[in-house]
Amino acid sequence: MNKRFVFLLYNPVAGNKSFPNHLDYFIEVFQNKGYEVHLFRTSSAEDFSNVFENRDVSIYEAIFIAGGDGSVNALVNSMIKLNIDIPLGIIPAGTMNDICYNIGMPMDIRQVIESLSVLQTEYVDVGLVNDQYFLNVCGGGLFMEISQNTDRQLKNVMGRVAYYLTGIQQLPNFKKLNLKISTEEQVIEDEFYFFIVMNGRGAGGFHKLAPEAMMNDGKLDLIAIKVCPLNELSVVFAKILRGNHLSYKNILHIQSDHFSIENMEEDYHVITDIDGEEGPNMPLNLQILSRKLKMILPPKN
Ligand SMILES: Nc1ncnc2c1ncn2[C@@H]1O[C@H](COP(=O)(O)OP(=O)(O)OP(=O)(O)O)[C@@H](O)[C@H]1O
Repeated sequence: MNKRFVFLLYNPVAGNKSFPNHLDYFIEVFQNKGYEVHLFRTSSAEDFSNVFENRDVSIYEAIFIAGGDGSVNALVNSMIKLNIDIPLGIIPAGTMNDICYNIGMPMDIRQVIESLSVLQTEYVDVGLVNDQYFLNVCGGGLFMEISQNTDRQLKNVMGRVAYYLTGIQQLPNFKKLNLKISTEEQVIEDEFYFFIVMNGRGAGGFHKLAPEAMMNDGKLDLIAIKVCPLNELSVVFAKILRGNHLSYKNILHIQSDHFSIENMEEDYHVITDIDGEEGPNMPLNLQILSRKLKMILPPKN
């Protein structure tokens, strides 16, 4: 009988660093299903692209990544750039794991491993911003600074609370963004606190940020918070938590397959973020690539 292979990359320092404790279970589950597991332990950002050098990936029936959204993003970028069309399964081993949450993955690692072993696949959309791919979100402004400035040590110890603590510290320094947002249908110029362009439904632990978004609808959802008195922001965030913010006066919500976003204030550098990692410089040209990536999703009952 021919040998069957799967490939697992894992980021040993993602989240609370506990994934290495689950390696043996992963190997057990897949070996019991007749697969030989090839392993790769990442040690730096470069590894996500170097890993495929001199490796015949065509032997793998699936590629798995255990890590946070940053690891998933790095791997998706390298797989698409190298035209690797092999099903990708994600194990939520990071701090936030928004991507796994959006696709309905359980958060218990053993359950995830069992559900991934069914190898149920579906094509999902991927976002492209300038020359970088994203699976979940691209954004700019306050919250993007938080996700990048939150210390890894703090994240590992405190998990998602660390993001919120960092956010509260930064609130008094809120910098307004003067943006020009264009789609084929409209051009809007206004002042915003931040913007996000979503492929998935939730980010930063806010699970209903883009309640209408689906990862296979061929569209991106842009959500931006317009400048308003600071006391009104608490109303905005309460609505975002409940997922009923889309039609609120201080929110701009547009669905489209293309966006361009320009920073109209030359002297100010807008920090952008894709899937929790540093994004490209403004201006941003965003588009959705419909059903670009074959993902392993939790089996439907
Ligand atoms: N062995 C390693 N040691 C240190 N850093 C690593 C290692 N392997 C990968 N990385 C780095 O980890 C980063 C990605 O972390 P990832 O997003 O997966 O986890 P996280 O930050 O804990 O989770 P989240 O994104 O959910 O907050 C990448 O920037 C990558 O360079």
